[in-house]
Amino acid sequence: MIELDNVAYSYSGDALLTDISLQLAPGTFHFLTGPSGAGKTTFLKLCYGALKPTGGSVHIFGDDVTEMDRDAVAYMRRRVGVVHQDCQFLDHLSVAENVALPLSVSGQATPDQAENLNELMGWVGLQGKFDSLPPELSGGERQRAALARALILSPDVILADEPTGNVDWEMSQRLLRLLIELNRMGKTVMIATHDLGLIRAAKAHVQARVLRITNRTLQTAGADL
Ligand SMILES: Nc1ncnc2c1ncn2[C@@H]1O[C@H](COP(=O)(O)OP(=O)(O)OP(=O)(O)O)[C@@H](O)[C@H]1O
Repeated sequence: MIELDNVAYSYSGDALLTDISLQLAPGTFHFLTGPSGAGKTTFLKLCYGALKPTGGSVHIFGDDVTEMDRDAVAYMRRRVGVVHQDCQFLDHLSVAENVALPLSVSGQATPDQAENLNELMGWVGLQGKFDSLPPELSGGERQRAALARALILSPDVILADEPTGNVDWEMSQRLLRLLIELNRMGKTVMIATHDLGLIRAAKAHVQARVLRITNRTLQTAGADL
């Protein structure tokens, strides 16, 4: 689905990531960890084509990201749902409008989507927050709304950047359960997180590969994690 071959990335000449090769196969579950500033967000951006590699190649659903035209990028983005670290809501729109935004942006808004939106809002436990504004949500509610927005176009892959940042343990477990459920539905999931407790908790329920960015490259973390 997503394939990185010998990828390097630098923002301004200094290498941040080097020698990264990885295949994200359908239905797999990955964690991505590493110290703050190691390049986890950068890595995720490379996986959904928001950044182009400065070395090596990235293929998403078989297409080389450096050769995709605008239509190919738009199609690819519909199949990859991203939960951003800072949620990135439009504060003047309601929670439901924010969650539904990718539908209108992608030109896929249809009357029967309202039913899907209802179902999705219920699934993440936000059925009572349809008309709330984002600043009125708690941290956990924001994270669940961000997850719902990433899912509204039924992507095949979900890339989640610190989806449990700023929430308590119980809420992080609830979010984790949602992501595990999505994986059981066949979706490929990658979660970037600092939270080693979350990774340990997940391993009891899902076969997850744990990757760590160390010394600018990607390594498989030991079983002791
Ligand atoms: N647009 C940018 N321009 C220049 N440098 C950047 C840019 N974005 C990120 N960086 C730098 O790249 C490095 C890696 O950032 P990144 O956000 O990928 O790390 P991270 O592992 O996700 O960090 P954290 O865990 O703190 O979120 C940091 O030193 C950051 O300052």
